[in-house]
Amino acid sequence: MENGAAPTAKPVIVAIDGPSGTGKSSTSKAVAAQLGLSYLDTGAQYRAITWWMVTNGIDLEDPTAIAAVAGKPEIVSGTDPAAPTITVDGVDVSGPIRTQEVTSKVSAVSAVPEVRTRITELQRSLAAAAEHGIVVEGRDIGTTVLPDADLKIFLTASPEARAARRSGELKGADVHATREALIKRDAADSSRKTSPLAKADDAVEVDTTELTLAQVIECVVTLVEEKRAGK
Ligand SMILES: Nc1ncnc2c1ncn2[C@@H]1O[C@H](COP(=O)(O)OP(=O)(O)O)[C@@H](O)[C@H]1O
Ligand SMILES: Nc1ccn([C@@H]2O[C@H](COP(=O)(O)OP(=O)(O)O)[C@@H](O)[C@H]2O)c(=O)n1
Repeated sequence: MENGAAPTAKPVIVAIDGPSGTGKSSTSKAVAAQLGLSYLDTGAQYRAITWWMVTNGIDLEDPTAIAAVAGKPEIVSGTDPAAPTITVDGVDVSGPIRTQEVTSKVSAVSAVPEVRTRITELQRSLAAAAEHGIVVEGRDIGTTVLPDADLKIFLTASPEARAARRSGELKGADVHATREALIKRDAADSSRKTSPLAKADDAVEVDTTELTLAQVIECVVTLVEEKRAGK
């Protein structure tokens, strides 16, 4: 190699999908940080468009009303895994998109095809722009958004483990109610017509129920390194 320059690795695209509370965000952020890749939380984008619809009084029972305004809000995601950001029309919405209200309404908004087309375009352009590659997490990344990803992971965990993790985050939340809400959202996300939550045929499934977060991160980092080494 000339001048001792480091070899330039081809950008690597990693898709991580799975239901809520399986560890997608924590794992993806850590893997991206460890490997010097960008990071995209696609759930945050669907939450952001939902927040905008709620704030603007759109009737979320009416898919036609949602479709009519799907192109209006400008959603911008910052892809640094150390400090991911999300804005809508220039407003930082990283806090407001995590409210109970947005969480309970996001599945209805994300089921609308016009919303998905819009957000999928954003996701593909962010992935294409990532200089060293990107870890993208969501529900349909391996199946629809980036079907040619270099590595696809599908994370799972028992509903009990997922509810315990989520209610640990939401201080004081009842585990039973959290479990019911998770199951309801997964069912809506898995049964919608357009681009449902699904494991791609070529995804590696990792059941995280009995694994620590550190073990899941190590497992995914190893899989990415093996891919890069052409194994
Ligand atoms: N393997 C694991 N064991 C224990 N807790 C975990 C594990 N993976 C993630 N968590 C925790 O569970 C919560 C939900 O994880 P998160 O990454 O947000 O899941 P998702 O993005 O799939 O909804 C977080 O508080 C996270 O720290
Ligand atoms: N690629 C994606 C990502 C999220 N979503 C939607 O966005 C919602 C919120 O995603 P999220 O990843 O923030 O959810 P949590 O698992 O973090 O609670 C999901 O319940 C889906 O309705 C989607 O439809 N497609």
